[in-house]
Amino acid sequence: MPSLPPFPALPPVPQPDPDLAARVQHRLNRKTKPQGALGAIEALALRLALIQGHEAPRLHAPQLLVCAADHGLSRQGTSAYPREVTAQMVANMLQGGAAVSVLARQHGLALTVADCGVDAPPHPEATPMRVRAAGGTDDASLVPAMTEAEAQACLARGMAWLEGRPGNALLLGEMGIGNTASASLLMHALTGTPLVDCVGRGTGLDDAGLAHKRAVLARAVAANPGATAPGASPWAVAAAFGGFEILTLAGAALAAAAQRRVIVVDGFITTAAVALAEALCPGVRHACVAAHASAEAAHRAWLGHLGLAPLLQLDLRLGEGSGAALAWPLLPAACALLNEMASFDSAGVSERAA
Ligand SMILES: Cc1cc2ncn([C@H]3O[C@H](COP(=O)(O)O)[C@@H](O)[C@H]3O)c2cc1C
Ligand SMILES: O=C(O)c1cccnc1
Repeated sequence: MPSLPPFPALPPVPQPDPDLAARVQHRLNRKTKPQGALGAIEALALRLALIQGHEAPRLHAPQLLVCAADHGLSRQGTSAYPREVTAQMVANMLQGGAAVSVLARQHGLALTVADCGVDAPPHPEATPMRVRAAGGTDDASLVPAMTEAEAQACLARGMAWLEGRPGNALLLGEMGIGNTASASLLMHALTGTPLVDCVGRGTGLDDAGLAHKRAVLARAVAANPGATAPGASPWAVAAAFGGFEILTLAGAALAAAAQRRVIVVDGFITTAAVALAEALCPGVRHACVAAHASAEAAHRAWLGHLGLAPLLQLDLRLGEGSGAALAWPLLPAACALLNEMASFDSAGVSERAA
């Protein structure tokens, strides 16, 4: 294996400013509407202001990063679909025919499809971000998915990718057959939730398929005892249960949080990426907006662990960043409402009867 560059220092992540929160909440309360009547959109506007550290948040040039990679675990039949779909969907995304391609076009999101370890010859139009020349991760039911040096290299590539990118919003997406299995293992290791409760049907396993997936993942936990030991380092967890695409997204999320960019989390797998980034750099979660609660069984609980409330509930279970793209228009809407709505004073509207 070629030697990998040293890992850059983890950047400091800003924490929300309580004085700013109080000022923005007061402004929201003075808008011409019954108090709280814009519901979750008010909480979203407040969150965006806190992320940007500014009373009047504005969004521009949103970037949608779809990271793709293959998983050794998928050789154990943890997915309803075959492994080669990863590479085929990368091609489909680049041709403009995937759900995420359609939604990115519709909402003006700059789409990058990155090859972080797809088990096929590189697609000429995919952004090359592999840490291994060929193949996906190793089979985590037998050995760690990758080395800690590889895990660090993925993070570093994700961080470097964001450097110098325009805009102040990052939407996360992924493609990788078998990656719900990897995300379930990460959830178990990072939250301590019993493994069975972390595992769902992914692309649509039937009951027998789900039971098999649980058995394979129990073997993965047994094969990587260091990753679930008390006080295990996030790097050990990342290397054991991996996902080159998940770790690259974690790096991009970490850099985004440090740069006060908004992170739009998609489904279960991108939640794994931000959870790992949070484990490495506490505070990343404050830069996140959860687009939706996926139909993948454990997703809502994991968002709860991170203190994130999903904006939408549409029974999506696609990934790719499709849910992030669908939720995106709510973010500029929340900014516009905070910035442009009149107040009771400025519009001369009578207030609530005492
Ligand atoms: C055609 C197709 C397109 C997809 N786009 C996203 N995924 C989603 O399904 C995969 C995760 O589910 P599992 O762990 O069960 O394999 C990931 O690739 C995810 O992005 C797709 C899956 C398929 C089959
Ligand atoms: O929630 C997700 O992101 C998800 C769920 C099932 C399959 N692929 C992705």
